[in-house]
Amino acid sequence: MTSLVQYKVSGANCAHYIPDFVTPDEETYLLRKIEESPQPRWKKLANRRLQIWGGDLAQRVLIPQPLPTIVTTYPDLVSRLAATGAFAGTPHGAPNHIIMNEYLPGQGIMPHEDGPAYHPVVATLSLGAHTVMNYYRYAPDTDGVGDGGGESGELQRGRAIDPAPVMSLLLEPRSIVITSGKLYTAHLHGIDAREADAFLPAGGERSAEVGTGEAGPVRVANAHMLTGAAARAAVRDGGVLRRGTRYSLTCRDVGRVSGAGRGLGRVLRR
Ligand SMILES: O=C(O)CCC(=O)C(=O)O
Ligand SMILES: [Fe+2]
Repeated sequence: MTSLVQYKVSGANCAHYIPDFVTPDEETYLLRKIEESPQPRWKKLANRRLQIWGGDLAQRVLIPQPLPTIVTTYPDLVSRLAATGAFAGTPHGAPNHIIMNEYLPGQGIMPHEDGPAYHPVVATLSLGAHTVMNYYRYAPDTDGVGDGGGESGELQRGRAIDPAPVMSLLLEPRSIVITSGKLYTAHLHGIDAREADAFLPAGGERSAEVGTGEAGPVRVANAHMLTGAAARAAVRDGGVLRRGTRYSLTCRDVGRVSGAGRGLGRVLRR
């Protein structure tokens, strides 16, 4: 893949959507390997399970572990991602850390930022089922203090979030969404905890409840980029897609890696 330009979501500078990034056979294989993974690999959160691949983060520094062969060898996701150019400006030119999330129908993730440990690019592979990702902005300041909270973390503490998403994307299974720049550093992203997603018909009027943050049908910014028949029909006709179990591989580059270069230093000192 030579250029990301053709995958740019129109109207969004910092979002690219690539459908069919892995083949159905690769998806089946990845799902089988994930489902076979031993219980202790899973971290259980209140409303979701996840696995961390590539090592743990301590004080924003990666204590590295090898990535599993299901992302380095077959399929060769890491090099495929590097070849998109999405990581060309990151410290290692490729992701070195992957959080793999599992969502059952009805599960989601609250609006959050991914924070400063990572270079501000994330590529997310969806497997098994679709979801709708919403992007949010912070509410304009009302306290007159400016946005001095400054330090970006999981959430800029105390800042209110505008409940109306600035953008929603339908993420099909096997697709990749890449977000970067301001969408990474100044916005939040989240997935509503729901069992089905309803869509506004293409070209239709915006219904009154859209924009209030209530759970009305959404219009997705990547409608014209979808490849699945059911997804295309749902966004064209204003239909509903029921969710299945979805796995997401969120691939990022941690700039600071503990022990990096030490091995080489030892060799050179001999
Ligand atoms: O599942 C997703 O697509 C998003 C997950 C996410 O935002 C995260 O792990 O930080
Ligand atoms: Fe995230």
